[in-house]
Amino acid sequence: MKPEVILYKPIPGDLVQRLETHFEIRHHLLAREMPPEFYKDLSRSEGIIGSKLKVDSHLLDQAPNLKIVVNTSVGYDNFDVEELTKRGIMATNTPDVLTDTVADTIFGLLLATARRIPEMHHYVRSGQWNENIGEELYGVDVHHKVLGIIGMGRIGTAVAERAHHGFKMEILYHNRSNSPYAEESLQAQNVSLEKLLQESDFVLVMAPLSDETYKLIGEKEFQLMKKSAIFINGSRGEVVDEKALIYALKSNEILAAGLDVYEKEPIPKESPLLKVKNVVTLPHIGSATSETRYQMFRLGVDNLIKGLNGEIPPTLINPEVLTKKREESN
Ligand SMILES: NC(=O)C1=CN([C@@H]2O[C@H](COP(=O)(O)OP(=O)(O)OC[C@H]3O[C@@H](n4cnc5c(N)ncnc54)[C@H](OP(=O)(O)O)[C@@H]3O)[C@@H](O)[C@H]2O)C=CC1
Ligand SMILES: O=C(O)C(=O)CO
Repeated sequence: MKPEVILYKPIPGDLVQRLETHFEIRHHLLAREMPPEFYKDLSRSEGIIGSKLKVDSHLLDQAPNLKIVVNTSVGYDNFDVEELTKRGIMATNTPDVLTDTVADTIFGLLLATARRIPEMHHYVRSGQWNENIGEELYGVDVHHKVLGIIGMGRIGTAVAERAHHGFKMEILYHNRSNSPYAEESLQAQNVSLEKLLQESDFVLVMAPLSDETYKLIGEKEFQLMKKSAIFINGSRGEVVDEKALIYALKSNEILAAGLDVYEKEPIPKESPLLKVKNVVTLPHIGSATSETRYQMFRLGVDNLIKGLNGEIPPTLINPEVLTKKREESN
């Protein structure tokens, strides 16, 4: 009998076939409330693959045979890693394969917000372009400005490379640890959050969602930003207090915002954020190109196969699980 695994995200057919050579696949689709059949399958499954499913003690209590949970995303804020580790369950994500694609998206969003590209597109398409444009339609420059990055990790660094080499921008960053590469190669400076907010023309959030970063950017932080600042969120919606963002935009505390992520996704049609003029919105498409999504799914499948075949999954988040198992078997 092949081990049972749950696949709760549509992935390319050739990768499903690869999984089928190793496992009995139980197909489900992610929903706010997973149906009883999901929990029935979960009680027998050794692995789960997909993204965004909340994996906490409540779910794990119903998964006595689980050995590995596989995210097909780099972010893993949906996992209670401490609880998984305590229970000896491996957790994996998909770093690196999406870094450049996400950095391209973020830089595109930054440019689109500064130069008001979606608004100008609408202006032309709707037949409003009848004479030379006036200064009410001007944007602001990106080149030679100061970019502040909160979370100078893989993606933050790839954005900083584009900003430094392509746009001659000055880079400030805020991390808990230093990035020698960013400092030496991109002349980036690690500064306090306060200094970053006060001195940046563009503020980019790229830090993962955690207890520490939940609503990291709120009322006080928007007040510290320049009135001409453009705020970009590419990480997770919950890192920002959305109400405070709306207030900051409406009261001209900041100039504009470019968002790929939201407190609630998909963002509700009636969200007040969609009524604010100076916001550019994307539907969480940071990594959404055919090539990159394929690589993310492929890496997820590799993690699942290796993890359940007694090998080390290539991108294991909690290697302590294996160390503990080795110690127990000695
Ligand atoms: N919009 C989209 O489609 C996508 C969004 N993402 C989001 O981007 C995030 C980052 O991905 P990636 O760059 O690969 O991850 P990394 O782990 O490489 O980078 C995260 C960075 O954030 C820093 N960080 C963590 N906690 C804090 C904190 N409390 N304060 C300040 N900095 C902090 C870390 O540095 P240090 O530990 O030194 O503090 C690290 O440099 C993902 O977790 C995900 O949420 C990712 C892909 C696509
Ligand atoms: O990988 C992630 O964390 C995403 O948000 C989707 O690419």
